[in-house]
Amino acid sequence: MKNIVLIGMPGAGKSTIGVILAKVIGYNFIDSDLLIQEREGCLLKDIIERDGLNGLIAIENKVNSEISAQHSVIATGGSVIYGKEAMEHLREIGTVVYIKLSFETINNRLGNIKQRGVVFREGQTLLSLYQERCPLYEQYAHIIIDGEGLGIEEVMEKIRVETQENWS
Ligand SMILES: Nc1ncnc2c1ncn2[C@@H]1O[C@H](COP(=O)(O)OP(=O)(O)O)[C@@H](O)[C@H]1O
Ligand SMILES: O=C(O)C1=C[C@@H](OP(=O)(O)O)[C@@H](O)[C@H](O)C1
Ligand SMILES: [Mg+2]
Repeated sequence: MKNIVLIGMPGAGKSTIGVILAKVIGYNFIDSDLLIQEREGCLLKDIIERDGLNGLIAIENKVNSEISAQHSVIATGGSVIYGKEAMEHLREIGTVVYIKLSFETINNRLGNIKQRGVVFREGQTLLSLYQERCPLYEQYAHIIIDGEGLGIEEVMEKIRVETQENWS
């Protein structure tokens, strides 16, 4: 057990920080997005084209629900919080950490959103997506880390310290 599960908006740094954190604490690293791409044999954006947004959410829910891991940092995709089964499972197998950032920071970080295949509905803006998701990230998090104004190493260290305090 003792996994660390990172959640948050796209661009929050889940994948970047997750792999560094795993190295520092001697854990394995899993990126849910890569599991999905491997399982489906195509890119996330191609899954959206093929199956639509709800299709991607369903696949994401299933893949995350089936993760079996120990001593791993798991970087999820930003839309994982739409999958109830996935979130219940992830909360059972690990400590769920929400990397929280302001809308302004997320907006600045996200360059080409379409290339990443973010789960956007017709007419939705990044702001409305942010407002819709923040309560869900908060609802599912065991720990909320405020990453505002912090560099990659600083956020990583905050997660390391707070998860260890949580376990002791
Ligand atoms: N604390 C940070 N400060 C500045 N840039 C960051 C920070 N964390 C991540 N980034 C950058 O933001 C971008 C998105 O990071 P990524 O790990 O892909 O986010 P996510 O997996 O949450 O979508 C990358 O270019 C990454 O280098
Ligand atoms: O937030 C989203 O809608 C998504 C974020 C992506 O992952 P990152 O959060 O790692 O960018 C990926 O899971 C998928 O394309 C959908
Ligand atoms: Mg990522």
